[in-house]
Amino acid sequence: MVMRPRRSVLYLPGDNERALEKARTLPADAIIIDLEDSVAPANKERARNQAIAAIHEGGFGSREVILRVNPIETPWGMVDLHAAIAAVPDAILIPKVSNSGDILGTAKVVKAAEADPRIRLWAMIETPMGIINAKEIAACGPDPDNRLVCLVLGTNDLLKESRALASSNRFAVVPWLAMTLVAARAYGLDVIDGVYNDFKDDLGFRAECEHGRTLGMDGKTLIHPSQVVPCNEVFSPTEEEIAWARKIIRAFEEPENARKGVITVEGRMVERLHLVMAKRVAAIAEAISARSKVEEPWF
Ligand SMILES: CC(C)(COP(=O)(O)OP(=O)(O)OC[C@H]1O[C@@H](n2cnc3c(N)ncnc32)[C@H](O)[C@@H]1OP(=O)(O)O)[C@@H](O)C(=O)NCCC(=O)NCCSC(=O)C[C@H](O)C(=O)O
Ligand SMILES: [Mg+2]
Repeated sequence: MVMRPRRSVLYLPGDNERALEKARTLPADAIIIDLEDSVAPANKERARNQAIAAIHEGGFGSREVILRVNPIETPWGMVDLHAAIAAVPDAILIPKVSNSGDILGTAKVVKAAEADPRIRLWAMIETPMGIINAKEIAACGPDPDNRLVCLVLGTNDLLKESRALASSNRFAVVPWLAMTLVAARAYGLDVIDGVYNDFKDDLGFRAECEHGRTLGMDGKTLIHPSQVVPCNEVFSPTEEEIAWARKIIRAFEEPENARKGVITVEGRMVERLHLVMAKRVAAIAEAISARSKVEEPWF
């Protein structure tokens, strides 16, 4: 099983040259170069040109590089999309996806442009309609023509649109996170939690990472370099989890357990569904460790 860790996914504004440079040195699993809400209208064109130049230049190592375009219906959306297709990032992130038509429409443009087959689509779930339609959006995933592999929560926009209040226990946000998460999992997609705006509040940030991990998120979107390392820590399997996973794998490899559906490991009932979970933990731990040992010593 080959895993792609998506623990830390760092946004940076496409018109911020220094941030683009710095992103090449940060231990984030992925970066999202933003052309949408963090870029003022007057800077949209400059941001696009700068982002495209940075993708062509490369130097991002094993980090996934994602370009967030403006919504298609804006004056910049279609130009962004064609520029993204030509630049071949790992993925194009579509903001404010409200229904499956938003994915199918984008996939149609991507197909008509005969885009590089490596380009994937990611979708932002950040409107009330996006939450209501999370299932039909995620259902676009299994068709390879749609290229959809990941959903990203936009909790700032959701709070804005719903008029709910942000709170440390994320009382208002949890149902949206859970609905998006089950929709993503039902169709085999990854799902990434929203951002934590108060980037100087280390404790609050860590607590929110732990909250997201408990809900089942694959990782968290970030806005500042200081958030990358703690986020990687929280979303990595712990030594204890890895050791337990390996015990389960070894136990099922014993000849006497080959035909058993359920066994006991250290006094606990373990079924084959736990073996599937254990293999996933082991695979993600291996992917993280391979990254830190071989490819990029800063991970
Ligand atoms: C939030 C910031 C505006 C803060 O910027 P600043 O005050 O410049 O931060 P620092 O001085 O502490 O920065 C220290 C150094 O780190 C670099 N830096 C800062 N941010 C980033 C970054 N995101 N990526 C890479 N590098 C970064 C600075 O250049 C400094 O470098 P150095 O010169 O070496 O000291 C800023 O952090 C920022 O712009 N963050 C990203 C904002 C963004 O992209 N927002 C869009 C996504 S959020 C969203 O919309 C989610 C969703 O859609 C929703 O609805 O919820
Ligand atoms: Mg948003």
